[in-house]
Order: sequence, then C-alpha cells, then structure tokens
Amino acid sequence: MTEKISFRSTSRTFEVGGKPFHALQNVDLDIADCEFVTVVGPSGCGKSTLLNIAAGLVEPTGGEVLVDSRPVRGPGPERGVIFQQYALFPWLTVRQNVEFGLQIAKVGRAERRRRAQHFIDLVGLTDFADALPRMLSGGMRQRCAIARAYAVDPGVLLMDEPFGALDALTRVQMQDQLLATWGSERRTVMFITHDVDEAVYLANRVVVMAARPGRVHEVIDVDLPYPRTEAVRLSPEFSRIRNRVWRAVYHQTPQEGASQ
Ligand SMILES: Nc1ncnc2c1ncn2[C@@H]1O[C@H](COP(=O)(O)OP(=O)(O)OP(=O)(O)O)[C@@H](O)[C@H]1O
Repeated sequence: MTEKISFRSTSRTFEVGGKPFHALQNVDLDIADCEFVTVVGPSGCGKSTLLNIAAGLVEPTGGEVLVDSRPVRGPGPERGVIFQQYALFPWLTVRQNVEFGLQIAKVGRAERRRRAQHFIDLVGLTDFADALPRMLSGGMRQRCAIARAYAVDPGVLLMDEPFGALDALTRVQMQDQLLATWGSERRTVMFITHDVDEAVYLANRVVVMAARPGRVHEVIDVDLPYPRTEAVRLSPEFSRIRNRVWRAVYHQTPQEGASQ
C-alpha cells in the first residue's frame, strides 16, 4: 500500500484553565493513496483537530503527519479543505469561485475556464455557472465548494462534516454525487462525519475515535463494492457494518485511568 497520509504518534495538547487537555494522544494512522477514509467518534474526540493537523491549520504538539512522505508544515495546494460552512466568496459567481484557486496558481485563462467547466459539469452545476452563491441551495453551494477544491487538483481532500448542514434527502444525494466524482477523479479523501450511515456508505475504511484523550479506538474495513447504490445501502452486509461502527462509537468504555 502506498501511503498518502501518515499520522505518526500525532498528539495535540491544549491549555484549558491552566491545565493540559489532551485533544489527541499518539494517533497512528495511515491512509493509502486514493483511499476514502471516514472518521467518526463522539463529540470532542479530536476529529477536527486531526483533520486540521493534516491541513496544516493546527500544529501537533507531539509526533507529526506526513503527506507524500513529507512532514506537513502548513497549508498547501496539494491538500484541499472543505468545511461545513461553504466558505464561497459571495460576490463571485459559481464559475469565478471555482476558478479562484486556479487564478492564484497563475493558470492561464483558457485552461482555467476549461478546468472550471469540467468540475462544474461534474458536480451538476452547469446551469448555475453564472449564479451567485446566494441564489443556490445549501447542497448546490457545497457542490460548488467541492468543484472548487477539485479544480486545483489536490492529491488529498480533507472534508470536515461537509454535509452536516444539509437536510437528510439532499445529504444522501450529495453522498452519491461525491462518490461519482471520486469514482472518476480519484483522490485520497479524509472525511469527518457524525453520521454513521454516511461514514459506512462512503468509505473504504471507517476510523472510530474515542475521547479523553482523543485517540483511534478502532478501524473498520468496509468491504462493500463500488459503485455504492441503494441496493448496497439496503443490504444486510451494510447493516452489519453499520451496526459494528455504531457499537464502536456509542459503547466505548473510557480508557483506564483517563482523567480528561
Ligand atoms: N483551540 C483550542 N483550545 C482549547 N481546546 C480546544 C481547541 N480546539 C479544540 N479544543 C478541544 O479539543 C477537543 C477536540 O476538539 P475537536 O473539535 O477536534 O473535536 P471533534 O471530535 O471534532 O468534535 P465535534 O464532533 O463536536 O465537532 C475538544 O474538547 C475541544 O474543546
């Protein structure tokens, strides 16, 4: 397996009320090239902190994270980040938003156009390319954010609850859309969610974290075929894995001697 992202004894301690708080302690995790890994766990177990360390937005206080075997020292164009809040520029159209990163990367106008159009089409926003974000639904805005992240051609996509603000139906549609995009444009994806069904439906592997201290509790393989379809979602095998992840998340016993 070629590792794309490697967390090596990654730890992060925050000072809370004058005392150290172990948001993450010794996380070891390898994510293979082109793998889709989802991360679930109880609130506060350090999911966002882990993703932000990979994004280069938070520094680890111990250990490190490697991307393409190089230690992460800050944000970089090879790692696209998508948050729950869409973070689009409200005064730019869909097309201008998608082209923005390419402009920064000094990609020529014609190539910028071509690449932006490709990803706008891929996420199903062809008819809305000239619309402003406020004219779009939540799901469409998030699709625009996904197109924008893909357009700059990052090897890694880091997604923090990207569908958390969407209604249940839109959310399921977005999952299919994301998998279709990932199917044709393979990238390594690390995807955080609170939704166990979503975690299983999308992933090659589900990482279940535990809190106090934040750590990897269990890594569960999702041995289901792609493309994932409704038939997969309704299969007994899906239920079996979902139930296993559910138990791992909700029936965690606190670590012996853990005080925080
Ligand atoms: N800048 C900070 N200063 C102090 N504590 C922090 C800071 N950032 C995160 N924490 C703490 O670290 C822990 C992990 O936070 P994090 O946001 O990574 O968890 P999470 O698993 O993503 O939570 P949620 O599922 O609720 O979004 C939390 O207890 C949080 O309060």
